[in-house]
Amino acid sequence: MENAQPPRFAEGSLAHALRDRFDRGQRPLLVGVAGDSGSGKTTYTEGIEWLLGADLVSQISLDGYHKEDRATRRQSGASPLDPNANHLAQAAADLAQLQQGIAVDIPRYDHRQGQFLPPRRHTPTPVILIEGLHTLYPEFQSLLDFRIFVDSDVRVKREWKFTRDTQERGYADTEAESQIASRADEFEKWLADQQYAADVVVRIHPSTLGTLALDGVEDDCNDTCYHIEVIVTPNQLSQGSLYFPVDLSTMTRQEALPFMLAMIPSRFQGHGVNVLHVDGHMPLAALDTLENEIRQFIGKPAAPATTTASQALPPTIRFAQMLVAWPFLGHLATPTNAV
Ligand SMILES: Nc1ncnc2c1ncn2[C@@H]1O[C@H](COP(=O)(O)OP(=O)(O)OP(=O)(O)O)[C@@H](O)[C@H]1O
Ligand SMILES: O=C(CO)[C@H](O)[C@H](O)COP(=O)(O)O
Repeated sequence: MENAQPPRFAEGSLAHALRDRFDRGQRPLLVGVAGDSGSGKTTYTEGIEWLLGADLVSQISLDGYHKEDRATRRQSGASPLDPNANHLAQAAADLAQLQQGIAVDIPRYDHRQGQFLPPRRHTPTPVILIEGLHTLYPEFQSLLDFRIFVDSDVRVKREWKFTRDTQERGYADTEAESQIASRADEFEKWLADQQYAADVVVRIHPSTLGTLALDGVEDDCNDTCYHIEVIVTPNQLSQGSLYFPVDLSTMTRQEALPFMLAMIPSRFQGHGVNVLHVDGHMPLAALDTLENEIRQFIGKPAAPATTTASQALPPTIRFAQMLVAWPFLGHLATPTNAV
């Protein structure tokens, strides 16, 4: 007699419900993540992958749907930000197949070489994250269950994109500089409006904590910290508490590090939103508690004490990942929604 496999997720949990509905033939849930190149799309959605795990989540990049590779673009002068420089209709058709639970050959682009790779067969998982420059364009809207837009301040984007493109993508400094310059207007023209179709907008600015300091700034943390805004539409989910415990005694110690957490109810495009602001050095112990509370909500065991790739990230990024993942998990757990 075969050994019965233990259930992968706690009965009655969100992870169990996600796996179970998928195993019973329900369609995968598609999450769209849009934003400029180098804005942090991958970084800020990795929390969803880390929390739910590879058994529940897979990821697709729409960069494979560019019409031209890097060398061809250098000749033609076309920009990948131009929707017409991409096979968006083909991408929408492929995503529609995946949404039906059908495996699809997804075209791929290798940024290290600036060339296309052979397509790879993508077998649907319960949740599929789709990242790209145009993911929230109208052709994808009806396919998406949740939409995230990542919008980095030009100064932040410049620093991240320049470093990444020169160190990892083989660009010379001058070409990286000129691309960043020419893309500023293209972002406004072709990409920025997608934020108005998003369920969550993440904005990243240089740290603003220095502006709150009195006469002299001890540690304005400008080089290492970012001011992150997460704009979410409030939900009606009735759920248990999520704790983010902060030890007040650390705030009066000499070695105290600057940090700020605020929630500002606001209006965005004519509707009420909650805007969470995070800046500075997040207390690590509080972050660990928050992550484990979210994992418990999902129905996954507490994170192992060993350092995972995600846990090696700066605490503010980990905290932002949780703030991006949480509205999506809340959306899934709302009875009127998919799970
Ligand atoms: N909070 C952060 N602090 C420091 N570096 C960051 C942060 N967020 C992202 N980065 C860096 O910025 C670069 C771009 O981030 P990421 O790859 O997430 O962007 P992307 O929008 O997915 O880019 P692309 O679409 O061009 O692949 C990466 O090298 C990443 O390590
Ligand atoms: O906008 C981008 C998304 O990352 C890239 O510039 C685009 O995908 C082309 O890639 P590369 O610059 O590596 O040829």
